[in-house]
Amino acid sequence: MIRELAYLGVGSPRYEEWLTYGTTVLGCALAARGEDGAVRLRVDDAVHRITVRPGEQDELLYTGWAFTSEVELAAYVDRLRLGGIEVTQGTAEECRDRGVAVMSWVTDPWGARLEFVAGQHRRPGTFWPGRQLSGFVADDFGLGHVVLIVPDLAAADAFYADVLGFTLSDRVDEEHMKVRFYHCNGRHHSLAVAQVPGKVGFNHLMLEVKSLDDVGTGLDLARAAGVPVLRGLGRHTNDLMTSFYMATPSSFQIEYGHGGIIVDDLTWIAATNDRPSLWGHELTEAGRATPPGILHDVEAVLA
Ligand SMILES: Cc1ccc(O)c(O)c1CC[C@@H]1C(=O)CC[C@]2(C)C(=O)CC[C@@H]12
Ligand SMILES: [Fe+2]
Repeated sequence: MIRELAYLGVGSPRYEEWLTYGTTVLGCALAARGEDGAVRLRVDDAVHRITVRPGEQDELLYTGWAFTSEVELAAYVDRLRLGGIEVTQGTAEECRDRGVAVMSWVTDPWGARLEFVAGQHRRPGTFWPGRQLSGFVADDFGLGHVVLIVPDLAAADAFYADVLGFTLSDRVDEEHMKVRFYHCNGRHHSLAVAQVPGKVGFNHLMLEVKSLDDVGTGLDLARAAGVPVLRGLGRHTNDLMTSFYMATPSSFQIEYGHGGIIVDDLTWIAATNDRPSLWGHELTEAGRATPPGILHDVEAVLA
């Protein structure tokens, strides 16, 4: 089974801004640049977990999902193929680029690429944050979480839960906001899908830091750097995380938070929440003026 969100790759014309944004605001460390000039960021001892490549437009290129071993990965790929899913093996060059031993990939019903990997490269004891920061909650919990925008929540659930095996954590079911949250380790969610009829996209990447002061400092630094804050500080109903949302140079958002709960499959029951937050997370003026991430029309994507 999938065990963690290992990495994320996006393309963006403003990729070089991540050199300063990624370090001085987010507190990530820089890794060696990619062969194409890509900016690569670290949040723990993994060689890199965020890659922002040069590109004509802001685009989600891939998410990487790690297994405990290549044996587990091979068994999973066999099962997907038996179920009629097309799975492509990654090339040696792709594996080198991603910093993994092995990789296979699929696309979701709307073309988002998911890479399944084992043997991510690590350099124990070498992570130092890019600014004063107590650190990221990552390692075996993975990079954080990603929230995808899908046109049809039921179809997304059929793919992500029934086919890929993500475990439902809970749902937010409101008239204007329908979201499903999934886990693959103790982190409350590593993936969520939010329904926006007619649209496909990538809303945010969540990074969890080790102290509430890191979140507050991040908020100060974002404001000082002129980074638009899109939703103010708040606390989520489901994972109890205290966080805020900010813009990035690349259209998607970063949720920057602390204090998310850890779920245990032996006792966890998937509930439905009728609101997203206990308090806060108020949309700012900048948030109202900003589209919710990298968005495409579903007709254009499937054409
Ligand atoms: C509700 C919730 C729980 C846990 C999270 O980590 C989390 O990001 C969210 C927020 C989901 C978020 C929202 O509340 C407003 C509408 C949003 C922005 C979307 O359009 C996609 C994600 C949605
Ligand atoms: Fe989130």
